Amino acid sequence: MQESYQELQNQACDAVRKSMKFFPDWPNKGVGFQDISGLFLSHEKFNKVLDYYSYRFNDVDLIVCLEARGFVLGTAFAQSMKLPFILIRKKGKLPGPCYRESYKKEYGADEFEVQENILSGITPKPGKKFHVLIMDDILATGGTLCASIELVKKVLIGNGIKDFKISTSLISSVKVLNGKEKIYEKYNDVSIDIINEM
Ligand SMILES: O=P(O)(O)OC[C@H]1O[C@H](OP(=O)(O)OP(=O)(O)O)[C@H](O)[C@@H]1O
Ligand SMILES: Nc1ncnc2[nH]cnc12
Repeated sequence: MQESYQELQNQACDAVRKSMKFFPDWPNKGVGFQDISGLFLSHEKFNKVLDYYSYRFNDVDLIVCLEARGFVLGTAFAQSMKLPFILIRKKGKLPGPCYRESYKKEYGADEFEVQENILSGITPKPGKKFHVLIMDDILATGGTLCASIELVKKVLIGNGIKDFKISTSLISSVKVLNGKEKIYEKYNDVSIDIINEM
C-alpha cells in the first residue's frame, strides 16, 4: 500500500538524522559541519530519501546535480526516475563555452560553471512547464544554491526554453544562516524542499 506523503517525509527525515555526523569547528572555527557520508553507507536509508523524492518530485523533466555531493544525490534520483541530468561543476572542469557564477559559501568562495549548449538536444513537452530540479545536500548561507539557480536560468533561456519551473531539494540545512529566506527573497518563483532542517 502506498505510504502517505507525510509518512515518506518522516521516514526520509529520520534516515537523514540517523546517518548525519556533526563536526564542530570544521573546516573553519565556528562552522558546524554536517557530514552526510553515513547516508550513502546505508542502502535502506538512502532509499528512504529517494522514495520521498519520487513522490515529492514526480513531474520533473531534468535534474541538475551540484558538484560534488549533489552529484551523488542527483544522479541516484535521476537514474531511479529515468530522467536526464546535467552537472554544474566547479570552475575549469567543463570543456567548451560555459556560463559562470562566482559565489560565497559558509566556509569560503567558489565558482560554478555549466556548459552553454548542454541542453541543445532537449525538447520540452508541448504545453508543460519544463520542470527542473536542482539537487544538493546542504543549504547553509544559500550562496551555492543562488549561483546554481542563476546558471540554470541562463542555460534554459540560452537554449530557448523560456517556460520553466525551478525546484530545489536539500537533505539538510543550517537554519541559523537563513539560507532559505535569502533565496526566497531573491527568487519568489523557486521552491526549496529541505528534508531535515537543523
Ligand atoms: O549554502 P552555502 O553556504 O553556499 O553552502 C552549501 C554548499 O557547501 C557545500 O559544498 P562544497 O562546495 O563545500 O563542496 P563539496 O564539493 O564537498 O560538495 C555543500 O555541498 C553545499 O553545496
Ligand atoms: N555546515 C555545513 N555542513 C556541511 N556542508 C556545508 N556547506 C556549507 N556549510 C556546511
